[in-house]
Amino acid sequence: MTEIIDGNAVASQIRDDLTDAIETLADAGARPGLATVLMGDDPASQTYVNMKQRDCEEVGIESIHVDVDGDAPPEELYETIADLNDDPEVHGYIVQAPVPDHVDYREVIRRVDPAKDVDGFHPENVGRVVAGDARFRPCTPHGVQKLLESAGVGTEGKDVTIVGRSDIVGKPLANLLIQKADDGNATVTVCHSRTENLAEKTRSADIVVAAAGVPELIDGSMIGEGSVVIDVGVNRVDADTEKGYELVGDVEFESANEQASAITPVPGGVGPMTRAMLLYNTVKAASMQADVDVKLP
Ligand SMILES: Nc1nc2c(c(=O)[nH]1)N[C@@H](CN(C=O)c1ccc(C(=O)N[C@@H](CCC(=O)O)C(=O)O)cc1)CN2
Repeated sequence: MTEIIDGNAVASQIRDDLTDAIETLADAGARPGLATVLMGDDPASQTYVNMKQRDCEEVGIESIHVDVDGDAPPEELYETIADLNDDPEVHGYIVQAPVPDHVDYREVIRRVDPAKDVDGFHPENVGRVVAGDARFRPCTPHGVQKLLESAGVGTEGKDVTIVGRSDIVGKPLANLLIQKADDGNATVTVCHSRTENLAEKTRSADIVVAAAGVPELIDGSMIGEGSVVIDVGVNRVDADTEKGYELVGDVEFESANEQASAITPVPGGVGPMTRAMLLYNTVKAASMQADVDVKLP
């Protein structure tokens, strides 16, 4: 029978496992603090930052939120970033993506203090991941690694096909999975919109990670029997529901489920893990800035 990998349960365990470290830091006068910055009014982004704030409250991390008008010039966002870089109570912060079209997200990220870059997007932190010396693993890729570990799925020597080459998921996950490490040592194929014979590359994989942002791109015919399927997609598609949409992954769940030995659902798979690993990075940032050793899960 196919195992459904429960991201909500694994994320909840990680939050529990972080509470000792948070108390230790608070006792040392360094209660971890996370800020979220949202420019514009993208509804999905609003949902995610609200959830991130709520997660902080649950575990005892201080949280602040800054809204920046979606029509404001980029300089207004840069000022917010400079303030957060200088604020000693903010150990980490994120600028929710996407930002409006007139703002260059790469320039935004370059302005974030790398020591507070709990998304792990700053070029210095990206370089450290590539070099095998990560300060902050980006949240979604790290969450995928934790989900595989929770399901007892090792990556050593496995063929992993990642569908999607984004800076947030595909590229950093590939870099993490090829590292000489217990949760790495995989042989990784990264597919994208120009890939030929995509189905061949997914079907031959031991582990398929779907992170293309295309609803139900991968169906059961593209999944090899017994493989593990991790669905990173969280797509809002119009539907006759109370909210006017439903959440759909990049994987067509029913048919993929018939083929896979283990699979993540949407919602309740990778999404909650992205948020849990953000808390993890915030605690790590506070521990490094306060120079207080803590045990991380
Ligand atoms: N600065 C960042 N921006 C974005 C990131 C990121 O890691 N850093 N990743 C994505 C969105 N994302 C994080 O912010 C994210 C996506 C999904 C979820 C989540 O909890 N999903 C739930 C369903 C939530 C819902 O009801 O809509 C689930 O899958 O169960 C959290 C965070 C892009 N931007």
